[in-house]
Amino acid sequence: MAKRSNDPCSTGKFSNEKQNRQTEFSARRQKIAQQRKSLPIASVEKRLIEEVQKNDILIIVGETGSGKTTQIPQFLFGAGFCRDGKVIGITQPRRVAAITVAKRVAEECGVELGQKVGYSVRFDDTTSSSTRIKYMTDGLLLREALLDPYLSKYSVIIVDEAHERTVHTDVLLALLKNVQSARSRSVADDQGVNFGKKIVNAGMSLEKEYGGQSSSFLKKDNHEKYAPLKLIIMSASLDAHTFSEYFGSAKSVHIQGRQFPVDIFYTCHLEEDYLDASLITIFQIHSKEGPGDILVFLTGQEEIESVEKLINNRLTQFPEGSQKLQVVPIFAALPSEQQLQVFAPAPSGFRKVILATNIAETSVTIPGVKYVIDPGFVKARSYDPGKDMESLIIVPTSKSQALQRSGRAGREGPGKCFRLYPESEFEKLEDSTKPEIKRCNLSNVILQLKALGVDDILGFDFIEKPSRILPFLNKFFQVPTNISELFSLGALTDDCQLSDPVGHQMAQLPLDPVYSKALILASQYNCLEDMLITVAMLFVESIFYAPREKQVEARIAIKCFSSPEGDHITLINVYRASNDFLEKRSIEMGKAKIEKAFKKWCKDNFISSRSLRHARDIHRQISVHAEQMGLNLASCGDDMLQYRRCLAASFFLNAAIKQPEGTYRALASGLVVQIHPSSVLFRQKPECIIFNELVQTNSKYVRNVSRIDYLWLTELAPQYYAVKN
Ligand SMILES: Nc1ncnc2c1ncn2[C@@H]1O[C@H](COP(=O)(O)OP(=O)(O)OP(=O)(O)O)[C@@H](O)[C@H]1O
Repeated sequence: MAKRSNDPCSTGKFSNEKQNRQTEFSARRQKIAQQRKSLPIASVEKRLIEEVQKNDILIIVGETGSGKTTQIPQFLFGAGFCRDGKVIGITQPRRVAAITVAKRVAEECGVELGQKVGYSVRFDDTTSSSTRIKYMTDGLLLREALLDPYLSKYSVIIVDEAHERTVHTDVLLALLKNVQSARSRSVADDQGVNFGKKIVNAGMSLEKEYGGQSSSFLKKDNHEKYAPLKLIIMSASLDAHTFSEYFGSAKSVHIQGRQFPVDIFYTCHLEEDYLDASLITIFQIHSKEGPGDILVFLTGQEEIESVEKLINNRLTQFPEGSQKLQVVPIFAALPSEQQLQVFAPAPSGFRKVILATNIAETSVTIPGVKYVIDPGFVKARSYDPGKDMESLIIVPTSKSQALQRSGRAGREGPGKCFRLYPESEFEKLEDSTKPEIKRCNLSNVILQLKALGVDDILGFDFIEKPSRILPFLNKFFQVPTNISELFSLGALTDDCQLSDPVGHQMAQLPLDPVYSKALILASQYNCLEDMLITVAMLFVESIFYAPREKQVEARIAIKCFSSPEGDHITLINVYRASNDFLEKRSIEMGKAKIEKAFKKWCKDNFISSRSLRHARDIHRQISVHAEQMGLNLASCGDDMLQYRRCLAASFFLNAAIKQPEGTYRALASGLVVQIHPSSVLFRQKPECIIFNELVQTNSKYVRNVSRIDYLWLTELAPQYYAVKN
């Protein structure tokens, strides 16, 4: 009896709490059901299903917030498209969208994430054998195609936000077109996917994947596997005509209406400093407008962090309580769990200001956002094939991006969007963003296509031929010995096939080819642990953080980690020191305290705790991959000679030799470059270096630089330098 009365489960307090929770839960479910019913798309459910049933390819265009991403998969599920265990796949250009939309749809369906509804993004898969509605990144579906060329588990694939025209989306569209016709044909006449050769995944051939049979096994057996595939191409601001033509005059349907209006405001004049204008607008909204969170679109981590600081500085100048603003950043180089913090509600009485890059531009709904501030710029990839130089440049957004951004307001009620440029400027913007495939280095795409078994890349059915594919392919075919990156890295054989095992292994790693190759080599050089750290640290924007007013202190602090051999070992030193710190503290304190202490340690050492956390996260993820591939996870410890030789063997394409006047000549491109002032080798100027990044400001600078012996180049990369000499 005594035990019973002490049992919290039997107390009135507990049952009240439980009851309250249940009431809250059913109120939320009712609200969600109501919201779903009032979406513009709800009234056309039946028609949409009929169109999908009638057409193998359907193009759906609808306003932002009309309900395409969250509702259409649920409609299709209800209409029986997941019968026989089939899956509806929905691709998104960005992982944050795939994750948050999947969570929302799981909630709408009243199921646990990973059951009926799940998501799968690079290194994070919540799906299970019961998942029927699967959100994922377009890159992930491409990787799935390596293992299952017919994408046989899918009955419908929806390519969402196709207007973004990322490289992955463009490659995926061509691939899906091919898979769809192969699946239809396979039912009729037993033909296979028309890619050319047998498809092999990183040393693990399909024979293995499909139980000892070759891919031709797919052609003959089990027709159910190739039941026709439905394709839906979807966007708010899509050039439906281009897509329809590409898919042989495919049917397109337009969903009219949006749930809530968004008022658009323009400035009277062009703003000279859009960061300053953003800051003023944030405080204007905060003081003059009603409740609602603010979403500000900036171009990158640096801008976001500087605006974050400016807001916080300003808040400290005002009396406590009158300026209740909570600032939360979101950008790609932020660890996943920190990115997701923008979706949590602000503390009671606070207004949230979300400082975001374009990763919050499409598909996502950030609850509470009512105001959007759009300065009208974005950081975009740009590639100069002549100089083989890829850079990120800040450019004006397109009209369609501006519409997407304004669409982030008005998702839960009427909203407002403040464009920080005059209306006349809006009219001058390009209608849509130039496809990424026309402005990026194509080595990665070619590697992926090769891995998918595409022999004829020139003849590959891209929606728009990459304008630069010709120079790329000319490099391959006219001078196949040593110029192209993929040949030089040994990923392709002389007859343009993926090499075995290196090319296949490289295609399996979700990294740029040069970094994949570095990991594979490091496995042979017994320094993979160290190279994994290097690749993870190079992935994030900047590890060291030196405020303008504390440059001297920062330089002294950074010196503790500096290696005379260069930035790569310096980065490893930082990483190892953070390991030591965390290991020691985890014995002494709990999780929350460690986090606080870690932040302080970073601050004291002028390290960006965000970047370091992100690097640690990436390190964990790629280590899993390396382990699964059976690479040799050894560390060279303190003997860094082997590691530096591995750096030279990996990044030989980025080697440079000192010139008499102190500049460097990059050996591959012939460009004259200088060591960036942020490098630990800025003053030392060694004879021969390798670098990882070329940055163009007023001069050409190289960053992430290490000293090497130039004799290593001919010894370790004879395929390149022996011929060159
Ligand atoms: N995580 C969420 N929290 C609250 N409401 C949400 C959430 N996700 C979606 N919604 C609601 O569902 C509506 C439809 O969202 P959905 O993403 O399906 O629209 P969409 O037509 O695909 O828009 P977009 O083209 O902008 O992605 C939103 O406007 C919002 O009201």
